[in-house]
Amino acid sequence: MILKNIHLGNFRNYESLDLEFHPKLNVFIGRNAQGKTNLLESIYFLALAKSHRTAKDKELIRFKQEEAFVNGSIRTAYSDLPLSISVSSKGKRAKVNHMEVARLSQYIGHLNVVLFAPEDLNIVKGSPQVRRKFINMECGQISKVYLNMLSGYQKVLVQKNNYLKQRNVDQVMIDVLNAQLAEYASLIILKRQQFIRTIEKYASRIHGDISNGNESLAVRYRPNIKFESEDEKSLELEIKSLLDDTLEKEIERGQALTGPHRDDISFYINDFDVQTYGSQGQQRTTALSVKLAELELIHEEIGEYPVLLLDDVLSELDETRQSHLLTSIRNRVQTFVTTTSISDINHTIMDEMQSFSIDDGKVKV
Ligand SMILES: Nc1ncnc2c1ncn2[C@@H]1O[C@H](COP(=O)(O)OP(=O)(O)OP(=O)(O)O)[C@@H](O)[C@H]1O
Repeated sequence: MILKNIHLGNFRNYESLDLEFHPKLNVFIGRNAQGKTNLLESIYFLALAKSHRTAKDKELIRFKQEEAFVNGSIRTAYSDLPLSISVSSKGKRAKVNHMEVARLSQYIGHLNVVLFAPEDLNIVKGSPQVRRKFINMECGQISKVYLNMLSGYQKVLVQKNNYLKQRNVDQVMIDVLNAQLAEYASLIILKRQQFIRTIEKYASRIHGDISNGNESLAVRYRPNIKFESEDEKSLELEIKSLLDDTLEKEIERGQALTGPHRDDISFYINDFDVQTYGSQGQQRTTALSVKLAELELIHEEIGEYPVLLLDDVLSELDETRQSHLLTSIRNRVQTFVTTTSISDINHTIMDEMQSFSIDDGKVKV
C-alpha cells in the first residue's frame, strides 16, 4: 500500500500544503518544533480518523481557524483511492472516493498505518500494564473473539474484586465468578501465547537485520498463571482449580491476585533481559522490532504492507542500525521518517528516497 500524495488545510501549523510522496522512503527533516511530527500525525489522522497524540480533535485545527482537513490518495494492489477527513467544532466528516460515509467505521481501514513514536519505547522500559495494553490492542485487532473474552473477563474481575472487598465474602458467589473467569482466561491466555510466538518469529528476524546479525532477540510470554494445558477446555479446568487454591489468600488481601490481568512479556537479547541490562540503543531496537513485527502481521492478514511512520527513531540508533533499518524495510514498506539532521541518513540510500525540509509549517522538496 502506498500513500501517493497528501493535501492539508489548516492542520496544526500547516495553512495549506500539497506533497507528492516517494513510493519507498520519505524523510521529513527540520529543527525542533517545525512540524515534522505534525506531518506524520496528518497521515495517521488520514488513516484512522484520530490523532496518535491527542484525544482532543480540536487541537488539530490550526490556531484561530474553524476546520482542518487532510486529503490523500492511496494506491493498493487493487485500486487508487482518494480519502478525505476533516474536523471542525461540528465533528468529523470522512469521504472515501469522494463519497461521504455515514460512520467512521466505514472509513477506517482503507489506509493502514503502523506508527513508531518515542513513547513506544515503553513497551520495553515501561510497566507490565503498558505491555498488557500493547498485547490487548494487537490481539484485539486480529481477533474479535479475544476482545469479547477480554471485556467479559474485565467485567467479572471488577465484580469479583467488589465481592472480595466485602467483610463477609460469599464463597458461593465467588465460585461462580471464578468459573466464569477461568472460561474467559483460558482463551485469553492461549491467544496471547499464540500472538507472542508470532511476534517473536518476526521481531527476532527484524532485530537480527537491524543489528547486522549481532544480536538475537527472544520474546517470552510471562503468564501469571503457570499452566501446562494447551487446549482451551483443560486449561479452563486448570485455571479454575488454581483460582480455588488462591481464594483464601485473595479473601485475606481483599483482591483478585491470580489471572491474566497480571501477565507480562519479557525481552531477551543474547539471553540477557533487555529491560534490566539493555543499552538505550538495544532497548529502542527491541521496541522497534516488536512494533515492526506488526507490519508482518497486517501483511499476513490483508495481503499488503501498511505504510510505516517512524517518529524520531534515527537519533538513538548508530549508523549501522539506521542503515540496516532503512534498507531492510524500505523495499517492502513505504516509510515516512522524521529527523533533525540530514547526516542521520545513510548516503547509500539517498538516491532512492525523497527528502522534505520542514521550516515553520512550510515544506521545501
Ligand atoms: N493547532 C495548531 N495550530 C498551529 N500550530 C500548532 C498547532 N499545534 C501545534 N502547533 C505548532 O506545531 C509545532 C510543533 O510541531 P511538531 O510537533 O510537528 O514538531 P517537530 O518538528 O516534530 O519537532 P521535534 O523535533 O521537537 O519533535 C509547534 O511550533 C507548535 O506550536
